[in-house]
Parts: sequence; C-alpha cells; structure tokens
Amino acid sequence: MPADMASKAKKKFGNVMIIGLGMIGGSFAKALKERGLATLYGADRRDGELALGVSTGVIDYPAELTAEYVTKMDIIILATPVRAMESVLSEIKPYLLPTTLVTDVGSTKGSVIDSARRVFSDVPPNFIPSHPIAGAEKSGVLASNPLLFEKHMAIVTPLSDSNPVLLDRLHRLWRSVGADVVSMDVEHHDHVLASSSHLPHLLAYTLVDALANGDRSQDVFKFAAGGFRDFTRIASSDPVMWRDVFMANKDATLATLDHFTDRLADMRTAIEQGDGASMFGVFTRAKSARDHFLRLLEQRTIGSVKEVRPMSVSVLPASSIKGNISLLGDKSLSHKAITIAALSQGVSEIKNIDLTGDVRITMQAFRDMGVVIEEVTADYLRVHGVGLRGLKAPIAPINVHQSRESLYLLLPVLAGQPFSVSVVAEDKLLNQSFGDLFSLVRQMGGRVESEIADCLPVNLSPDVSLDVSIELNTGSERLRMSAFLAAIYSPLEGRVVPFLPGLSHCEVLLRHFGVSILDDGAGFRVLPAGLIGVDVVLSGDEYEASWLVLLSSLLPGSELLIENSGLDSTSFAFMMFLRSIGADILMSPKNELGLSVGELRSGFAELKAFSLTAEQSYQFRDVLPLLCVAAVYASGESRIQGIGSLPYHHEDRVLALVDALRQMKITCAYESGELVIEGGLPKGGELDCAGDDKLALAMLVLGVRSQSVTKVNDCQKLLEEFSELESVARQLGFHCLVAQ
Ligand SMILES: NC(=O)C1=CN([C@@H]2O[C@H](COP(=O)(O)OP(=O)(O)OC[C@H]3O[C@@H](n4cnc5c(N)ncnc54)[C@H](O)[C@@H]3O)[C@@H](O)[C@H]2O)C=CC1
Ligand SMILES: O=C(O)C(=O)Cc1ccc(O)cc1
Repeated sequence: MPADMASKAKKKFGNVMIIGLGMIGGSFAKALKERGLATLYGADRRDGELALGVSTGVIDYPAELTAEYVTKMDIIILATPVRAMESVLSEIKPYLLPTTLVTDVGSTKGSVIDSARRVFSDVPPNFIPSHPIAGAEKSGVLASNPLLFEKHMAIVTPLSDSNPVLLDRLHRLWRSVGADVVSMDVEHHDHVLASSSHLPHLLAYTLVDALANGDRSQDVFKFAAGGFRDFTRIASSDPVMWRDVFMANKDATLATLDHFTDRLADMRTAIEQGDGASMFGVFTRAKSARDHFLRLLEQRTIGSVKEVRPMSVSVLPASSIKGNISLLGDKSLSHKAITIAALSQGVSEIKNIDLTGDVRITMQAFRDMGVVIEEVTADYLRVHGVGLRGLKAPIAPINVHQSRESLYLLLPVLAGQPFSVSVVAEDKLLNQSFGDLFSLVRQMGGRVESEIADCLPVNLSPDVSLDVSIELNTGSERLRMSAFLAAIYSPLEGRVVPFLPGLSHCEVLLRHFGVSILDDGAGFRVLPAGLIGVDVVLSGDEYEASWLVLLSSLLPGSELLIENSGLDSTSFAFMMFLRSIGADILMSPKNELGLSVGELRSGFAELKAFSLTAEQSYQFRDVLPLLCVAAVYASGESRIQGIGSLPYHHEDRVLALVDALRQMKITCAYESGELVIEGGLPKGGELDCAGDDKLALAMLVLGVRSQSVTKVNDCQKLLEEFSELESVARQLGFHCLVAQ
C-alpha cells in the first residue's frame, strides 16, 4: 500500500483511479497530476500500457481492481472502450463504497447506463456518467495531453437519483481540468452525438475503405489533396473504440445515417440531372452553417469579447479638392436592400452595396436562415430570395452582435415567420431597452419574451394579426422601417401612420420590390402582396455627400462631381440652404429605380452668415454639425436657434462641436439654446468626436480648412460607416491618415 493513501487529504480530489490508461484516461490523469489535484492510480488490462504510464509519470501508482485499491479511492474514472465498461463495473462492484464517485468518459451514454443496470440492478447514486467532447484520432497513453480538455465541453448525464454531493464533485472535477460542464439527458446525448461525432467517423472510415479497395486506389491516395486529408483524419482513430461505439449506439446512429443517406440520394439526383441550383443551394447553406459553427467554436475558445482598437483620423490643411467620385452605397440602404431581397420571390441583383461592418451581420442572419446570397464582387450581391415567410428556422439563435440596424430590420421579419426564434446580441446592445421595438412586434401580434424587460436576448414566438396597424409617436427612422416591415406581414391590409411626413428609403425600396404603399393623407396603406426580386443600384450616403459638397465650397479652386448621391428631402433642403447663403451647387436629381439619387456638382464660393429659426434647426437636425461648420467660414456672425429644444443627442452633438470650435480658437457663444458663431480660420489641434461619426466628419472639415494638422480621436464608428474615407480623400487630393 503506497504511503500517500494515508495522507490523501493533502490533495483536493484525494485518490483517483483511472481504469483504462489510454489516450483519454492518460490525459485526465496528467491534467489532474500536473495541477497537483489528486494522487493518481492507473489500471489497465495491458501491463505494458500501465508500465508506460508509470515510467512517463502520467500516474503515481499502478493499481489493481482489488479491495486494497478500490476501497481507498475517492474517485474512479472508467476510460476503457464502452463495451469493456460492464466487466470493469462487475470487477469493482464487490469493493465499491457508496462514497466513491464513479464516472466514465465513454462516447455513448445509454449503453453505459444499461451496463450499470445489468451489474447493479439499479444504477447506484454514486455512478454518474460523463463524456468529454475533446479527443483526437490517436490512442494509447503516449498520446495523452494534459491540456486536452481545456476550453472544451464535458457533458454529464446525471440520473434522477444521482447523489447531489457527488454530482457537484463531478462538475468540479471537469472544471478543474479546464472543461465547461453541460448537463444533458441520456437519450438526447446519444442522438446528438450520433450526428455530430459518430456519423462523421462512420463516413470517414467507409470512404477510405471504399477508395482503398476501389479501382486506381494507388493513384487516388497518391494524388489526394488537402480536402481528402481533412475529411479522413478521423479514419485513423482506434478501431476497437469505434466498433464499440456503433454497437452501443445502434438506433441513434441508424436514424441519422438514414437521414443522411436520403440527402445523399438527393445530391446524386441533382448531379445526374445537372441541377446546379439545387447543388448551389445545398453548398451555400452548408457553408453558412459551417461558418456559423466555426464562429461559435471561436467564441468558446477565444471568448466573445472583441477588442475595440481606438482609431484616429488626421487631416492636413488642403488648398482645394478636385475630382469626380462615385460613393459606395449607403450603409443603411445596404442593410435594407439585403433584407427586402431575401424576402422577395426570385433573384435580386444589388449593385454598389457596402458590405463592410455590420451589413455583414444582416447578411449572415439571412444566410443562417437558408437564403443563398452570392458575393459576385466586393460591391455586388446576387440574392436568391425565399419569399416573405420562406425563411428556415436557424440552428442557433440569431446574433445581431452590436448592430442596431440589423436588430430593427430582423425583429419584425422574424415575428412574421412560421417558427420561434431567439435573438441575442453583444456588449452595448445587451443593456439597452428596446421597448419601442418590442412593443411594435407585440402590436404586430407576436409574443416577445425576455429575461430582463425590453432587453436582449429575446425569444420571439410568431403570430401576425390580420390587419397590422401601427401609429408611430417618434421620428426614429429605424422604428419607421420596422413598422413598414411589420405591415407587409399583414395578411389583410397593413397600415402605418408615421410621425414625420414624406417617404423614406424603406418605403421607396419596398415599392421598388413590388409592394403597394398608398398615401391616404393620414398615413400609409400597405396592400398585401408578395415582394418580387428585382435589380437595384444603391446610391451613396447623403451625409457623406453633403460633407464633401461643404468641403468643396470652403476650399478655393475646388471642383467636385459626385455621380451617385442619395438625395432625400433633408439633403435636398440642405443643398438648397447652402445655395441660399452663396454656395455654388448644381443638382441633377433623377428618380432612378424608385430611389431619389442625383449628380451633384459643387465648387468654392464665399458663404454669407445666416440665421436659423428653431423650426429650421429641427428640420436640419441631422446636418446641423455641417451647418455649424459652414457658419465658421461664412463672413459675419451666424445664429442658430432652438438647439436646446432638439432631441438630446442632437443637442449634445452641437455642444461637443462648440467645445471643439473653442479649442480651435473660433469665437462662439452658446446661451439659452442659441448658438452664435463668428467667422474665422480655425487653428488645428487634437479633437475628440466621442465616437460620433457625424461629428467626426464635421471636425475633419474644420481640419482640412485650418492652419495646421488636425487629429480627431475615437473614429472607430466613422471608419465603420465611411469605410472608403481614405480612398475618397486620396481621389480628391487631400491628406487623410487613419491610425490606431
Ligand atoms: N479517443 C477520443 O477522442 C475519445 C474517446 N472517448 C472515450 O474514451 C474511452 C477511451 O478512449 P481512448 O482513450 O481513446 O482509447 P485508448 O485505446 O487510447 O485507451 C483505452 C484503454 O483501455 C484499456 N482497456 C480496454 N479494456 C480494458 C479492460 N477491460 N480493463 C482495463 N483496461 C482496459 C486499453 O488497454 C487501453 O489502454 C472510450 O470509451 C471512448 O469512447 C471519449 C472522448 C474522446
Ligand atoms: O478526433 C476528433 O476530432 C474527435 O471527434 C474526437 C472525439 C472522438 C470521440 C468522442 O466521443 C469525442 C471526441
């Protein structure tokens, strides 16, 4: 008897015996031993394996399944192939104390429990099965790895009368070797693992065997590429272990094999008939599912907290800007176009789309729900729409990450589908209230359940009332878009009464895809009809265009042509206003594909000071930072009223700009909600836009027309929204440097 047995209290888990000292048993032993958590005993029917375990220090002592050892164990771990476990349990039964925790690592669980029942009649409360979802195609104690279980899952399958104290110890045991513990019902375990692990092993073994015994086998292996190697790695796994698995998990394996065989037969038919569309559909959905799975895996192993790197943009004073440019499609328009195309019947081609940043989150969500989306080029998508209610239930919750736009688009769409779904998010979206959006979905008829009221994550159960009618009481563009998407799900006529008049992008796009939206004076009637896939070329962002036009107006000698600016009512009014204070702007608006776009030409002009009433400030609230900048370069004193009555974030934005102006030695006064700005040439400096992209652009104009270099910090959002900023600057001839 080794001396340690008497002094076991020294180690956290006391005496631990591993029966079956192969790859998994050896890895468990090493992981516990290296962390000093237990005194390790090993037993194996192969003496050589046991001797290796001792000589390589994997275990402390060899052991036998006799009273001398078994009665002294705190924990016994069965790590033999699954069909050997019954005889091992019979051997230890006579000496097993009820206080000893017994677990196993077998790949199947139903069969192990059946074995325990055969040996003990009832499964003893101290026998609690488990299964690490970690391993390799290797076997034997020499292949053991103390880090094998780190950041991998360990499934435990307790029974109703499992001893709770020992169950808790089992959880601690797995956690101590780095695993995340998950509890699961035995039957569910065997079905899930039959699909995720057993079937792939069966396919790999069968494929290699079939090819090895087929024609030209020499050359097949000689010319095998990486794909063959990846696919067949697991065919090098231990044959005894896998024979045992398939004998032990027969029913669940047959069920998943039959399902797979049917799908393989469909694929055979598609190939025989040259049905490229079916093949393309399967491959695209499979790619999306696998990409999704890899992301999940990455989150598990790397952690989901993304590193946000602070970015700054510096500009140098410029004398002029010159050139013709075409702006990449507006971000929010890009999100909407993907959504509407995905819900249309047939194929849509979307050109000049901005696929950077969170547009990909919206795109991924639709791919996860079965929509085939081809990326033809970097700014050109071909979307194979599935119809309004044709999305497929995703295999995991839809993750909108940190994208508000994706959330407001997806929630009403998901509420209109014939399946329940959960929506999750990350970081800053998690602690915010989305009461306005959730209540809109409830008005639609859907059930919205969240653990924290009005916050994500959320579970949606679909239901759509016959006549969705939504009256908005805020001017939020996003909520307006959600309302119209909710209305198109109305089986009878839908209705939206917006807070602000006029048409916005979402309605214009919906009309372009065939939805009848009729203005009856008091609101909009949305007639029931499917969406039809069409082609669309997206126009550039209005704010970016307004920014460039202002820049050209301030720099002597500038000549600018923007070929494809969006021209919504705000940007149209902004251009007209700039013209009224002297700017040289030529607009050629056209109604292209139902969207207001236009060519904009502008050049340098002396601007005059101006006054804005409170109503005008409200009308121009989105472009107010640009108007404040115009006031800096206008001759004389400009007054902007009503700032104190703007929605908070607009007011905050102007106040932050006032601070920046003062820092750049521009005389300005803010009192009782009114801002007075005196013209002048700003000094450069280091500014902070507080993560606001619109403010950042206003600050950059000040920098380009200033006396020295200007650096704007906290520009991550700007660079996400205006990803082509640096290349636009290069094209137009001014210096703009992005740095971390
Ligand atoms: N290989 C893998 O990736 C994973 C395997 N598992 C499960 O872990 C168990 C062990 O697998 P590996 O470590 O890969 O196999 P292995 O072949 O490396 O080790 C099994 C060991 O059990 C011993 N053994 C067989 N019958 C015995 C008996 N009656 N009494 C004492 N020792 C006996 C063998 O001599 C061998 O040393 C299996 O039940 C398997 O289903 C679980 C997760 C992953
Ligand atoms: O080698 C691999 O990739 C595996 O799949 C390992 C594996 C084999 C069997 C299990 O029960 C769990 C994991």
